[in-house]
Amino acid sequence: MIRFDNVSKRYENGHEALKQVSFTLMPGEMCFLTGHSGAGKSTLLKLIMRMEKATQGLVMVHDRNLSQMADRHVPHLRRNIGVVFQNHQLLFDRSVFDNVALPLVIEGADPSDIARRVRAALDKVGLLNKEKLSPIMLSGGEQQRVGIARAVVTRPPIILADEPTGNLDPKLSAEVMHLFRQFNETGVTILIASHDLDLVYSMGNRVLTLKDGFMISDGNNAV
Ligand SMILES: Nc1ncnc2c1ncn2[C@@H]1O[C@H](COP(=O)(O)OP(=O)(O)OP(=O)(O)O)[C@@H](O)[C@H]1O
Repeated sequence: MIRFDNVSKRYENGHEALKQVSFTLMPGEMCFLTGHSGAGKSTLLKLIMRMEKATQGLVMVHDRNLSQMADRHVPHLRRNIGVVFQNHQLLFDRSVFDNVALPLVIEGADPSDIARRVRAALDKVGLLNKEKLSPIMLSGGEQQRVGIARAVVTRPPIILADEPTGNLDPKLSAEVMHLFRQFNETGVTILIASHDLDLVYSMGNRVLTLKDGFMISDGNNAV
């Protein structure tokens, strides 16, 4: 479960990026986060990963209060959260396989386990036949799917995505969203920040809307 209770975030320059935000995401829920550029979407995701700390209020992830979490527990929190970015942040001097394997290598997983789990993740995103290629040889949509495979390879119970379809055309964007839906159907909690309102509302999930740091709506209807 992810719970924000009256959360505000003020950056060191004084800018208040989130203002008294409250919501609860139940385990297994899929939800979108939308709002204008600068509304606070990335800040909200960063608070869930403890990349930033709330200035006020309570951020709870899996019953842990992130404001009180000691720094040494943060890596464990992050292992439970798969993250997908717009620009994939893939390593172009490594193969697709190696890119997806990276979180498992960092975790110190057994090599035979790594191979099995990387192939399972690549299979889920339909890229099993491209494991030896460099990501640079793949299309934008395929690169994004490598990024998703890397996010799910550790089987995290939570996936956060920040504008995961930002560089993709509408057809590829819909494909990526349906991939997230498939992961959600296996019980993964998913929160996707996107400013693509047509795509967001076409999915029929809950939508949280931020405006100037305030949460101005929480529901299934366009505002
Ligand atoms: N480290 C920081 N220090 C100061 N201000 C910041 C910092 N990070 C973000 N901001 C400001 O906080 C506000 C919210 O930023 P945030 O990145 O959360 O918005 P966003 O909704 O994700 O925007 P976009 O859709 O453009 O990515 C913006 O005004 C931004 O300039």
